[in-house]
Amino acid sequence: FAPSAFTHNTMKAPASSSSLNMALPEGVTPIIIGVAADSGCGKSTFMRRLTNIFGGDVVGPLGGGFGAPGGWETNTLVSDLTTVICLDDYHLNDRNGRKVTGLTALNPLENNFDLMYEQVKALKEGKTVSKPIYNHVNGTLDTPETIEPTPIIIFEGLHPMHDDRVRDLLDFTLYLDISPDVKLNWKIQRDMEERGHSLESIMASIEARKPDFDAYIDPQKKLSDMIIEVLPTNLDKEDKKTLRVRCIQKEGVPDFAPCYLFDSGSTIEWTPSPEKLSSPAPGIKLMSGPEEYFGSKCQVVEMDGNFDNLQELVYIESALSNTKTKFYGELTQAMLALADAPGSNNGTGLMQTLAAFAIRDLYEKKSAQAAKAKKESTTAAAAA
Ligand SMILES: Nc1ncnc2c1ncn2[C@@H]1O[C@H](COP(=O)(O)OP(=O)(O)OP(=O)(O)O)[C@@H](O)[C@H]1O
Ligand SMILES: O=C(CO)[C@H](O)[C@H](O)COP(=O)(O)O
Repeated sequence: FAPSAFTHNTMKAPASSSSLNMALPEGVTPIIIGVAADSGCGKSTFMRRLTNIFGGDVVGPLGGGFGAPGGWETNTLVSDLTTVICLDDYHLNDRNGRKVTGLTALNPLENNFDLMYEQVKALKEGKTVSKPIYNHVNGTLDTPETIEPTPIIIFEGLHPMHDDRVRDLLDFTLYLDISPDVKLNWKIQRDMEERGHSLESIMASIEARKPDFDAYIDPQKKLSDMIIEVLPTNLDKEDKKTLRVRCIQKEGVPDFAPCYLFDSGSTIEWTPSPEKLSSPAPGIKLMSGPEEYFGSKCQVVEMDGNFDNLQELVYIESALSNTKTKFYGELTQAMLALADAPGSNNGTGLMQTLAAFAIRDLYEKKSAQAAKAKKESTTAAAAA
């Protein structure tokens, strides 16, 4: 799991660039997924996990990224079935421009929703677009890159559900709801170790952004079809590292059936047998059941704690229903293939993998519906 393959780069995109991903197959309408979260909440990690599950061997930055022949700075991650587009690329101003306006990038006024809507709509119609690039290394808006539609297109970032026009184009929406304590741990881990920032600057950045986060980013979770909550563990109040992860799945979303433990409709708390699933202190506990989330009926699956041996996850998988896997053990196999990715020993990796299978299932259902409709219209035309 080579993070270096996905780090931000400094070269500029040529005006028209060849893309790594396959063109859209004839007659296939892309499904459009929205993933919302604040900075430092694990979106890129989630997208790498997701595209690796879909993407076969071809997973990487568009055009090969920095260092590849003709590679350039890009936030776009592609595989042979998916394109992941970072919504930071629709920032209206660059970093210096925001110093003039005094607004944070979380403020909708600093984002070009007209262009976002125009390009999401064009891609959903199977058209190619020339998308701007926001360069996180030097804070500039770089030469646009050519984006070709693929069967699955994921828009991840701060505001996928903010603009009604864009939201209406999304076939499925997710929100990564990371608790403040966990978000701070992750930002410290990344921004100090990987980006050399000071603790004071990280704390100041989170504080400065909080009013806009509360006003514009966080409210999107109420609009989402699936919310992955990442919280400190309930198993030991002194433990600040172990995570409790909840996958909140809305009922009634077209072509999406929530997954659950054991049987539908039950509320279950389960401490797996330590003989079958070894876990370090403070242990591990799962939960499943119906809940209400801001007035919507939902099904929740929760894992609190870590597991030691990823191979043993098949024991948990055997108790899950509606995972949308194609064979018993596929979920565990998908996580084993990314064993070095962050979250591979706790509920974050598990819930993100469940989300990936839900998206694949949605794509397959919508593709089958489109093929059936095309066949019926062809038959009707022939009969006329
Ligand atoms: N499930 C996880 N468990 C532990 N650490 C994680 C997890 N997911 C992400 N991280 C860590 O949190 C930090 C931020 O993750 P990532 O870069 O994926 O977030 P992001 O939302 O894409 O950030 P940004 O929007 O700022 O680019 C990284 O150091 C990453 O390794
Ligand atoms: O929220 C963010 C990423 O999701 C960034 O802060 C935003 O895109 C502005 O980038 P930078 O801080 O590098 O100028």
